[in-house]
Amino acid sequence: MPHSVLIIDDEEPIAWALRRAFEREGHRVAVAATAEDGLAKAKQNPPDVVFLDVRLPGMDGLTALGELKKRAPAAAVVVITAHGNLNTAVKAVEGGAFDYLAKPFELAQALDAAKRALANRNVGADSVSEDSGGSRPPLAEVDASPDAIIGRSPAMQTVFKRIALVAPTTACVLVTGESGTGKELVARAVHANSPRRGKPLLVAHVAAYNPNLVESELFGHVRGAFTGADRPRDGLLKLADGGTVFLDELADIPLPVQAKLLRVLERQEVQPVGGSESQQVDVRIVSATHADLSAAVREGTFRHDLFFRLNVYPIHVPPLRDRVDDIPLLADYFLRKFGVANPGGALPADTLAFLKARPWPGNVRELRNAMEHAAIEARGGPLRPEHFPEPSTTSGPASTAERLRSLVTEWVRKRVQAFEGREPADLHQALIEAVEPAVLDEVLRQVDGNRLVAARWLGLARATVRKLIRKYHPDTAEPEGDE
Ligand SMILES: Nc1ncnc2c1ncn2[C@@H]1O[C@H](COP(=O)(O)OP(=O)(O)OP(=O)(O)O)[C@@H](O)[C@H]1O
Repeated sequence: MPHSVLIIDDEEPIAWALRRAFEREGHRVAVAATAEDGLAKAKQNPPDVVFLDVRLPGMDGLTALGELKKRAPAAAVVVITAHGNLNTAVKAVEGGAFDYLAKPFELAQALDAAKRALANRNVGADSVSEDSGGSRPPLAEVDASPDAIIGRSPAMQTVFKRIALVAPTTACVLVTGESGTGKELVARAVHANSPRRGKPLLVAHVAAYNPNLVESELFGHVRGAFTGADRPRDGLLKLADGGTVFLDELADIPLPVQAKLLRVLERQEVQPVGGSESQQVDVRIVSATHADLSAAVREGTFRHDLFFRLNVYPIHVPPLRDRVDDIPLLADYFLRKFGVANPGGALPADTLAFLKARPWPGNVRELRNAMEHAAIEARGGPLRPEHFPEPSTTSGPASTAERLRSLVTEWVRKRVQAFEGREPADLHQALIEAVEPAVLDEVLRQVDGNRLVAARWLGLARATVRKLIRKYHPDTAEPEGDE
């Protein structure tokens, strides 16, 4: 069915491409290069869908959004922007925009947005925004806050849009992404842009807690619940009543605690350790993980029912390598944050090229630390590539051993949890069987399958190597004469 589409954008090539795409789909299209002209056209001919650019000569797009909603209340508005930040996305959602597209976008994305908009007309901002708009207190200028999320790349625009859409609701959010990508900042932004912003946001760094005390940290305890509990104490979930709890490193939550957490989500009540009575709480949970939680669910170390409860609305924060265009902006931001006078204003072009080309395994956190390091080395002069530390590495011999040890510790903890209070059995044998194939296979690979040499490298008898190969690779043919 043909619909009427209004495009308000002063960038001719974009308006032209959109017009052509929608006309091909059989829709009626009107184009305006200013908000004022767009509003007049909307009044004359109320559109079904409007594509509205934010940056326009004269009245800006976000102001026009409010006017449009008055003049053509049934129209679904898709806001488009090239340099939006979180504030733009939040304002677009608050103003009742149906969707938010970051330039440059593919035409297919625009067509898809229009299709969804038409299907959802009169539904409101989006299916996730339960109670957006209305009489909410004004927002702080997000970029000026210490928790500003810097970035203009399309990848970050998607993050902003998702924060803006979910913030006004009470939905649980799961933030995923590598370490140092800014997951905690995203969690803070969800809270700061939600109606709960006047209430506490409490952070539970689960990995840092003593495993025996995680439960009491989250749920509190009654007097005498355990040795040393000489006074009753509220847990984080109670202390954050009315607000938000940020659960960092979700994958580290022990299984028995996961069961209790599920109850909080299902019944909105907490039961302190050692207590028999439950207390009502109203908390929103935003959690984060850099681990593959679906794999943890498959392995049985994370409850699938809890995973689905917490993952109502996922936000993935991309690694810095997928948004290198944000590096100059971030570098500049950190220098200003550290109060470093940057002689000559912008960073030298060769330094910027160097920063964009080198790896950042520790993501934004590593960039932040590197900027601080370089500013000290440059001693007030321009920052040059030689002032920056080497990229962080986890492949040195010492750190590999350290990583292995900590992985083994994690492995043992999870195995023990999987026994859910029963006495674990055969842990040593299970560990050997988990690692032995890796040792065997890599040595065999390096010696081109020569079992005699492999036995020497491994410090094992040849017959033992043969036995191990049979055990882990029962389908491998025995080489001739190897009996
Ligand atoms: N887009 C960004 N803009 C400004 N600062 C950022 C951004 N992303 C990350 N940072 C900064 O980088 C550091 C790491 O961010 P954060 O702690 O949010 O990462 P994380 O993903 O939660 O890390 P981890 O998984 O290790 O806990 C913080 O100092 C944060 O302020």
